[in-house]
Amino acid sequence: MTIATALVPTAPTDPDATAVLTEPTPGSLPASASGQAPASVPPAAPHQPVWPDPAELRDVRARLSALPSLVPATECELLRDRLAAVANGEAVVVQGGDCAEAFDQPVGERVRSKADVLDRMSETVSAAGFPVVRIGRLAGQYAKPRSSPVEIRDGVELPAYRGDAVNGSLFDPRSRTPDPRRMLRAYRESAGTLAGLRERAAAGEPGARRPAPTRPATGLFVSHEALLLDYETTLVRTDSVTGARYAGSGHLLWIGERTRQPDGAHVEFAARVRNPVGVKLGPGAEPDEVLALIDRLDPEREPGRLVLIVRMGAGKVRRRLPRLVEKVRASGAPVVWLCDPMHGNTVSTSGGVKTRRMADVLDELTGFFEVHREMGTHPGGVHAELTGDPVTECVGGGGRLTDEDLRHRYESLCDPRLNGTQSLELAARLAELYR
Ligand SMILES: O=C[C@H](O)[C@H](O)COP(=O)(O)O
Ligand SMILES: C=C(OP(=O)(O)O)C(=O)O
Ligand SMILES: [Mn+2]
Repeated sequence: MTIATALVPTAPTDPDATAVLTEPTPGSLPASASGQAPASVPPAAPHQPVWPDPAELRDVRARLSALPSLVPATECELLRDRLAAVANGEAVVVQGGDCAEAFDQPVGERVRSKADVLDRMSETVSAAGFPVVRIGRLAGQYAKPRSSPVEIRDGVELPAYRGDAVNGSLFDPRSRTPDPRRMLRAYRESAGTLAGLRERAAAGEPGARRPAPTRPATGLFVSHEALLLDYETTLVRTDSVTGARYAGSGHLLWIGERTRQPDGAHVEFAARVRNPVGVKLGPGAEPDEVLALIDRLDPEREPGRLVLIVRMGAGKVRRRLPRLVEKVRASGAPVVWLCDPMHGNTVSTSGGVKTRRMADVLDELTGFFEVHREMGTHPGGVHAELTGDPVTECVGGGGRLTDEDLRHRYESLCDPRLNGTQSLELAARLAELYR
């Protein structure tokens, strides 16, 4: 498929564009007393902020609509090609990065702390004989679904932190009030990260100076959760030659466990763009639901389009995954199966700190492989929350971090990440499983 490099803003009058999100937009729904959009106003997309000022939201959306796509369509197509190889069992994915990226982290640091460890993990895995597709949770991972819309500290209740594109992590009323201008900053920060990645790729890899058919100019592909629909829908662009529509905010977008309703607004959004898309599947996912998602998101059954990211927990994956794999295999859908060994293994310490135990992480990965080996399907790789920095957020592993250590360097704005050592251990286990 030939794709022009020019992506043009999707005209606001494009009926297709407005069909994704008809007015009022989810974020501009009137707030109820609880701060949540009232259930009676359809179509309510779940996990959207209630922006206090609809006029400001409109202004921000108009500004975002006029900005260029952050990623070229050619690279989205390249990623589809690479993922098609994964779907065919000829390559594997290493995807990782922060649970929630921080605006304040300097570009150089965010690039180094993620790209270096993803490179090292990929080298480890490729030694097992598979080409590796590297994908960062990077350059746009700025919106978070939360278990509770509010957070209470010492009797004080404030809106929960929903990612830097929505509000601030600082526990104070001003910071926690959703501010749509943060979406413009999310765009700029993502553009900065992408520029940093391109610079790193050009400087570090002689190959990157030649036409490199297997890599984007950024060296690795970027991805994030397509959660914040006011941001995502305004960055959809139409390819001037093919007329195809692409999400301009990242190469691959995924839909989270909490927003993957087959008839919901997030799936509707993803169904209308050509980027490769992922869907998280928790332990409650039913086979028919997964088939419905495949019908919505990959009706043409194109290898490289759809990635299913399984996050069931070490204790459940061996029991809950086989029936999904069996049904999907029987349907003939050429999906990529990835293992997210983090989100089903979150636990609280006795001191109330969110963590994950390395033993559970490795066990879920192993269980994921056992199921695929049993079914004769290809375990397509891993999706993890991680950083190369020596943080102390997850426990166990070779460094033998304990609950006690969590107070030393716990920097995540949301979920606990593997540190550099733990990430390489995960890669080593992955390589071992592929051998
Ligand atoms: O990253 C995933 C979710 O946003 C996160 O696990 C929610 O965390 P919470 O349960 O603290 O809200
Ligand atoms: C929100 C996330 O995960 P899930 O949707 O699987 O809970 C995430 O990946 O940060
Ligand atoms: Mn997370």
